[in-house]
Amino acid sequence: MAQYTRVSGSVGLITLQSPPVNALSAAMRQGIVDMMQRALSEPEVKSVVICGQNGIFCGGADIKEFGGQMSGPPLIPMIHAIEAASKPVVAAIEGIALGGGLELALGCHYRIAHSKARVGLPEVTLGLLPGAGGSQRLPRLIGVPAALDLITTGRHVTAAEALKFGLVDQITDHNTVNVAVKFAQRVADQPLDARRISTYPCLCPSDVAVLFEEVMQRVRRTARGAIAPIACVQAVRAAATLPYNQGMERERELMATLFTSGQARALQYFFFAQRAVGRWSMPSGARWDTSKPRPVHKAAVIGLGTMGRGITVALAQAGFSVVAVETQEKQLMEAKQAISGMLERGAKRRGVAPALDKINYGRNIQSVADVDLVIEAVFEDMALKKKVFQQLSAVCKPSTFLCSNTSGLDIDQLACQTRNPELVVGMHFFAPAHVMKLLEVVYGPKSSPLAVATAMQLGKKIGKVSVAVGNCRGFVGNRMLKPYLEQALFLLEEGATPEFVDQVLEEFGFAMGVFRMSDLSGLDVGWKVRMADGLAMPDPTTGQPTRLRQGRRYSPLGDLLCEQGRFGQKTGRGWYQYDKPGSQVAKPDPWLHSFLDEYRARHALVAHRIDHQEVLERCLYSMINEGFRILEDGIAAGPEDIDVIYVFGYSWPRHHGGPMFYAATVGLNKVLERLEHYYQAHPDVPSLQPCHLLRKLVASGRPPIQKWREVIKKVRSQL
Ligand SMILES: CC/C=C\CC(=O)SCCNC(=O)CCNC(=O)[C@H](O)C(C)(C)COP(=O)(O)OP(=O)(O)OC[C@H]1O[C@@H](n2cnc3c(N)ncnc32)[C@H](O)[C@@H]1OP(=O)(O)O
Repeated sequence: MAQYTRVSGSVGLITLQSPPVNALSAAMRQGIVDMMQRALSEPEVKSVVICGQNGIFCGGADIKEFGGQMSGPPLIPMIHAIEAASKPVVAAIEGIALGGGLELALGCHYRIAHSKARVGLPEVTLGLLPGAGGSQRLPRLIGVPAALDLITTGRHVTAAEALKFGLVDQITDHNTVNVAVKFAQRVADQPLDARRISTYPCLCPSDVAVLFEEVMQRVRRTARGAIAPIACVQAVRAAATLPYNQGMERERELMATLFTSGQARALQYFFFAQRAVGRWSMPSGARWDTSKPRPVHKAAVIGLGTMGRGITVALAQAGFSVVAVETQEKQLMEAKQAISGMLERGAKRRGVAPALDKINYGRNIQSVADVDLVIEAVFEDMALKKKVFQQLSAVCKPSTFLCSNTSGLDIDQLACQTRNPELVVGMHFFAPAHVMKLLEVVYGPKSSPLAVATAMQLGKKIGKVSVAVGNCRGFVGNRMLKPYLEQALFLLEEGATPEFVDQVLEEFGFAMGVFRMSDLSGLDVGWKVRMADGLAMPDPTTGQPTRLRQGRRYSPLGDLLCEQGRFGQKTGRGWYQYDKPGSQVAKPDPWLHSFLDEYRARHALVAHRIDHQEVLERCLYSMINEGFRILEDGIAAGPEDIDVIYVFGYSWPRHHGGPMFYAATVGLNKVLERLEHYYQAHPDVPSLQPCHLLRKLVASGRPPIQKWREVIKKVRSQL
């Protein structure tokens, strides 16, 4: 775990050895304690260097240990002992020094970093704070404002930025360990008192109280109910206002609350869930580790509307050559201008040259003949998409992967239009496509593991979190959104207002409630889909909107708004009113309230008092129930896939872990019982009927989420 060698005669070199990231597990901590004692006890050793093997200093505490009983030497006394050592200790930082890894380095007397290293205190992203002295040492070393920034955001900084802050003493392009060993020899006899960060005064700006107030307000606004960022501010405030020992005591108290919190459990689950989705599998048995992707050098995007533009930018920014096709001259010119603007703004932000020369624009589909992969992003219309796939199949080389950015249409029907249906997959991006992290890679019954592996790898290369999912209407994300939206409309019919429903969902942690989100996305999008499905039509006998479709309850409220030209923000009216079209400030609309009253009267609906609990349970549990159906159907391989899709694609609050993790937290028996209750009250709403897998999980004794896959396997094998 920690290896000790003596180098250059007088330097004790402690190497952290625990792949993949040299995390500070119990065994590692024990190793460091033992090796430090050895280095301090050897009279020939005058100074010590701590480094990590394989070019990685340390990824912090071992997150896997957090759920269980902690054993081994605790981190805080270990770091104190290093700081108190009578011989200089130098941290040689290569790769990363994160969380407890950076806190360990802060306990050392000097820090030398490789120029490509990154450092940070990302504990907040795991629902924690830097609880091994980091919240007290960092502000003492780099000042309160910079420490607040790093600790409340958890962002990683480059070695150059760390040097500017004074977080590291030196950076090097050479072998960091060699440089650190030479440095350690040079400082061997120097006094250490001025190198112990815990003894530094915490230098604060004169308006420190104002600063804390401002930061606290910002953090509360952006935390969406997460408690760790607030505790991080409180811990740094303790560093600024209390002596070190008292500050450490405050850090300990705050950490104790966070450590056992449900939010920390959710965020730590989510950390591993993000990694689990990379290990995809298909019902055929094809897997990430047995399916090799084919390299993509040149890609094409067909259709340069909002989605096509974003996808083009994402590809070009990642260094791919892109052929961008739009058949209409005017739209092509507009798209070209918009894409260039997006690339220029992005490049300015990142301090790089814009990738304008990566894109070739064209109006003719023939221009994609030599590309390795095409992403079709034309209007969401099956007939149009089929035509494009037929053309692509005729034009492209036989090995070209043909992908569709459809948000829910049948991938198989598109694959059937081509010569090589095994090379067809869905690549469902989320708007704005160059910003949003999520990509659903959709495999149809004919898609080959090669095509899935290639799309997954492409997603990774353009910085997306890619999740492989099966082919069904709406795939995972939009399929689960349907019952959620449906419940929100039913709640309006029964007496709620859009403001109340949104308020409840925003208090839960969504960035936007369902109605504000619909206004932003545009109500006409769903309306067109419902019309194509024959849903948004009046009853042929009465000419009135009908509230029942094929025996199921249906709310025509959204259709009625669209008939009035209320498409949301873009028309200045939707579920809310806006000062002008395009404005983003949603205001309650008295017209909408009267409209709802009249609607209820027309349909003899008696408004009843709907409380917070009912909104949350009906919207979230119906969505979760659909999630269980998706697992049962094999559309998602595991609950982690669904949770990652919801956090990255639908602004589900990460500190609740994702809808499936949330269900486990609430208790599957409670979710089942409440669904049964609501289904009894609304027997014409099938999405409220608890699904078989949920019942099975409850009957199996509610296993932890990590064990669900075993039950899912059994349920699927019985189908
Ligand atoms: C008293 C409490 C004191 C301190 C608190 C802490 O220190 S909390 C931990 C703080 N550290 C972090 O948050 C770092 C988390 N890790 C990362 O951000 C990335 O993993 C990292 C280190 C930047 C590497 O990224 P990369 O993309 O190269 O690899 P990947 O993320 O896929 O990770 C590789 C495998 O390592 C596992 N892993 C990473 N960090 C930890 C960790 N701290 N503890 C346990 N395991 C860790 C990760 O799960 C991957 O495993 P795999 O089985 O391959 O999925």
